[in-house]
Amino acid sequence: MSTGTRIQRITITPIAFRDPPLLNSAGVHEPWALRSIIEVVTEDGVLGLGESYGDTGHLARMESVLPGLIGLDVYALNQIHAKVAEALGGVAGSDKHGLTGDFTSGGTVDRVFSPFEVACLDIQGHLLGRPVHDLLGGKVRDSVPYSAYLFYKWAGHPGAEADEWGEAIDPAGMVEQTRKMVREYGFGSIKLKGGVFPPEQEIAAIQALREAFPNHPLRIDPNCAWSVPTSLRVAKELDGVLEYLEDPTPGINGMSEVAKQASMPLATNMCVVSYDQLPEAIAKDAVQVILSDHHYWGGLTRSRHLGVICDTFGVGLSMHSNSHLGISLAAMTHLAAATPNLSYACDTHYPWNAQDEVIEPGVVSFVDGAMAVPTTPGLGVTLDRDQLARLHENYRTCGLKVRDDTGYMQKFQPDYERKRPRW
Ligand SMILES: O=C([O-])C(=O)C[C@H](O)[C@@H](O)C(=O)[O-]
Ligand SMILES: [Mg+2]
Repeated sequence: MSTGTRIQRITITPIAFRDPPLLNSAGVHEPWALRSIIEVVTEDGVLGLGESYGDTGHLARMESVLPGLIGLDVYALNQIHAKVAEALGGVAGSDKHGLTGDFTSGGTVDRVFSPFEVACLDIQGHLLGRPVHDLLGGKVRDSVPYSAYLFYKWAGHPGAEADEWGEAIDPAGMVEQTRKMVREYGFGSIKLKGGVFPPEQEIAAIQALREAFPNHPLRIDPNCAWSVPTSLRVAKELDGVLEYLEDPTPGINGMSEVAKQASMPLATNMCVVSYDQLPEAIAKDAVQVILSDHHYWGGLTRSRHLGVICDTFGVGLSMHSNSHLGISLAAMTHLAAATPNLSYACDTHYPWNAQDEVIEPGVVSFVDGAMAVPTTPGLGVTLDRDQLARLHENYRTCGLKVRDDTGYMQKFQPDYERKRPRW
């Protein structure tokens, strides 16, 4: 084996990019979203890229595994995973917002391993002259459909001017937001981030969307804001309207109770977010669609395995997204292209953050709501170093180190409490 394929250097650069005041069941997005860009360089000087979360705890966990990764071969993904697990020593991480469920120790390993794996696959692709999807079994589609990801939102951050999206706090505002997103990106499916207003108002928003967009599949995701009885009431009212209902209520047992009576499939990126949660969820038929996300399912190769597990047990597969930039979007697109049973349009926050892209233009574009699968070697993206420096400077000066949607909401509504369920 050529020694030139061993890892010589890894750099983790925390960044911050602008984020609108998007509302969710935890509070409201702060003016800056935190993220990190991972660069892995081999002894032969080949560069691979990854993108991950930017909270302090996650950054520290990623930094803590670096010494064990230097000198490993970029093809030795199993060894890299084992080294990450060894360095983390069974710790289970956490985050403040809880929007992607509780971390297990296995899930923590997968979250830390993920960006290094993506960067190693990027390098492998460059070395072999093949796109990453070829390393995942080959693409089964040439473009990957994404869904419009709607948020209730304020017109602008308090004290700042309104942003280009304006306010959306009622059904009319939501329809207007959707029209803009569908006009600009061509999305053919729609997801509403709910859990913000009482369920009746969110049911009315879905009904207004159904009327305005009669042919678009619809989903709503209240991030566990509803009790089991409330979830069942909403499910009944939206019978025949939703393609799936995402995380109406907390926990595998609660979801299982709702699933027994709801007419539509239940989806999750909260109660099943790591492999050790799959057996119980499948045994209890708690979820019918799992939202994969390579950032916490252990990178692209392991997420492909998740696809096979879902296929085996007859569980549907969709894809989740947090605030992200183009390296993640490219990785998501390669994965989705090489996952035959990914049969729903994937989530993406991209329209909310596209203005602060960290890669050079040309790769990311949406035609009819879908992104063309990159065909050049590796992920097919090139880092814009000037932009990376700007986004890192944002990180240094923005004053945020941890995503805290609840704390930010409390600045404006001091009596705000995060409750799951709330209704
Ligand atoms: O599908 C989801 O639950 C998410 O995308 C979680 C996210 O963190 C989203 O709710 C957000 O950013 O507000
Ligand atoms: Mg969700």
